[in-house]
Amino acid sequence: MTGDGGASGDDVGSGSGAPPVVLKLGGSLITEKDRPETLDEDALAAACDAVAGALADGAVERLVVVHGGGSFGHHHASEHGVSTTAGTGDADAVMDIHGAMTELNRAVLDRLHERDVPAVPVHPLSLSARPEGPDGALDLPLSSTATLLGEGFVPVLHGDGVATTGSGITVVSGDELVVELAVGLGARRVGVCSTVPGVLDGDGDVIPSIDSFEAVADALGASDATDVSGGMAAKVRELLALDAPAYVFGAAGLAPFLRGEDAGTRID
Ligand SMILES: Nc1ncnc2c1ncn2[C@@H]1O[C@H](COP(=O)(O)OP(=O)(O)OP(=O)(O)O)[C@@H](O)[C@H]1O
Ligand SMILES: C=C(C)CCOP(=O)(O)O
Repeated sequence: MTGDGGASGDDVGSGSGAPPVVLKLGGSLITEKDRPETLDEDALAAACDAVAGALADGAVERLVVVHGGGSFGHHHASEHGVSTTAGTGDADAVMDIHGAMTELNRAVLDRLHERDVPAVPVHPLSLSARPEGPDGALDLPLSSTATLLGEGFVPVLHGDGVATTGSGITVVSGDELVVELAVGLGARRVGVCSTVPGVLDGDGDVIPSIDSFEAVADALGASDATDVSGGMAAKVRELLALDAPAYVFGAAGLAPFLRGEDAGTRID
């Protein structure tokens, strides 16, 4: 399923060329989520192989990558009592959370560079804000990401801290960033690659497609591991807000998704 139309919203475009694909590499995929600051090297390498292959053979022309926090961001955020709604005014706490995320970002960039992917970092802490407080909308200026795309780079964003009026710094999840990017850049397709093969029903089977939160709410939970941003329930809620088709899939679904095929659970 390709070319299913872009998302609506304050579309800043992505320079000249095809609408981008937005891909999130879940923190639970690329790290060992139960062991603080530990990469899952094999899973990260396999994901980077799939990304490099899709760019090299032209299956994907323009790509924005977002990665989650896994055992880097969530561990530190949880220790400091910081979440998407609870903030901190302590600069040391911010540096613990942001520092761990930039370390993970560097590891992702390194693995992509080893495969000749022209990946460059975009750090949300330096760009974005929640001007109306923790319950308000996220402001994520996209001109740097759009321009990087237009210049042939693969921008790599990540869950991070975000300046939040009245609360200091709260957490912005990679899932929120995916939605902002997809809407603002007019994404063609959105993929969220995690450890599960899709969104699972009460029997543990993959739900092929979801078009309403209520229909699946009973099956949706938080994450199995330390997670300050809401796990699968928050993910589905965010992705339902998109016009572009979104897919939740596991490692085995990544290459098919990048080839333009259906993978895991389709959310639209
Ligand atoms: N119905 C469900 N189907 C699939 N996974 C579910 C469901 N309910 C809860 N989960 C949990 O959601 C997790 C995936 O969400 P999680 O936020 O941990 O993934 P991630 O995005 O890869 O990680 P991160 O938030 O670190 O980026 C699964 O590992 C599982 O524990
Ligand atoms: C915990 C931090 C800093 C990032 C959370 O991003 P997510 O793993 O995509 O939810």
